[in-house]
Amino acid sequence: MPVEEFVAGWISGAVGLVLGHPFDTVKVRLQTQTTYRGIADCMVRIYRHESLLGFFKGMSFPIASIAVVNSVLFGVYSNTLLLLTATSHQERRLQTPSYMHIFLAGCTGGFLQAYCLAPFDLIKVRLQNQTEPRAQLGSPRPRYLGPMHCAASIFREEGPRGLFRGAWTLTLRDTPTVGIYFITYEGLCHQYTPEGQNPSSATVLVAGGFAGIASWVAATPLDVIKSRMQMDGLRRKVYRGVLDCMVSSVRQEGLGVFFRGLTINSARAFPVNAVTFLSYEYLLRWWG
Ligand SMILES: CN(C)C(=N)NCCC[C@H](N)C(=O)O
Repeated sequence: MPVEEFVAGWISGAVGLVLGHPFDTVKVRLQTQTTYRGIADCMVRIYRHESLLGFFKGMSFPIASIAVVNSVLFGVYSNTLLLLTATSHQERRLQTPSYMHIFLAGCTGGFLQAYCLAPFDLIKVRLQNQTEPRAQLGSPRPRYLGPMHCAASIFREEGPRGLFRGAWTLTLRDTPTVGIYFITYEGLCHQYTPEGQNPSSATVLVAGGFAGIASWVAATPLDVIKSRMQMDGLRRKVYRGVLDCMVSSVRQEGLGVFFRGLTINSARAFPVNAVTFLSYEYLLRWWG
C-alpha cells in the first residue's frame, strides 16, 4: 500500500487548516449563535472582545488530529482508486479513472475520515463557541480551559458516547460531499491539462479551490445541523435527533437556516483547498 499519499495528505491538510481556521471560527459562531448580525459584525465582535487570538480558538486539537484525519482522507481515496482501477497516482494521469470510480473512492475516504474527525471536530466547535476573552484576573472563567479539559469534561458530563455527539450527521455530511470534492478536482484538472501531462500549479490551485467551494456548498445544510447537534447537550438537551434538529431549526428560523455560514464557508474553502491540493500534488511529485 503506497504510504506517500497518507503523508502528503497530512502535510497538505495542516497547511490548509492554519490558513482557514479564522474563517471557520466565524462560520461556527454564525451557525450556532443567533446574536450576530452577519459576517462583519461577528468578526468585529470577536476582535473587540477576544482579540486576534479569538479567531484561533480550538485550533490546537485539529492541528494535532490533522495527521490522522487528512492522511485517512487522501490515503483511503488514493488506495481505493488503486483497488478499483489498478492504477497508481502517476499512472492515473495517462489513464483517467471514470467519474463513478472517483466518486466511490471519494465517498469511501469521506466516510472513514468522518469517524476519525468526529471527537476532534466536536471539541473544536465547543471551544470556538466560547466567547469569553483569554483568562484575566476577575474575568469570567470559560467553561472549558483547553482541549484536554474540554475532552475530559465531555467524557465526565456526557459519557464516552458524548465524545461522538454529531458523528452521525458528520458522516452524512462528508460521505457524498467528499465524492463531489474529488470529482470536481479531478474533472477540472483533466479538462485543463494536455493528455498525459501533470496539471500545472495554476490548474491545481483553481481546481482545488473550486473543489472546496463545490463540496462545501453541498455540505453547508448538514454542516449547520452537525454544529447544532454538537452544541446540544451542553446545558440541556434540546433535540431528539438529527431530524428533530432540522425540523425545529426550520420552524424557528425558516429554510434560510440551511445556508447559514455559506458565504464564509465558500470564502474559506477556496484558499484552503487550493493550497491543500497544491502541496499534496507537489509532495507526491517530489517523492516520485
Ligand atoms: C465538504 N467537505 C466535508 C470536504 N470537502 N471535505 C474534504 C476536506 C476539506 C478540507 N479539509 C476543508 O476543510 O475544506
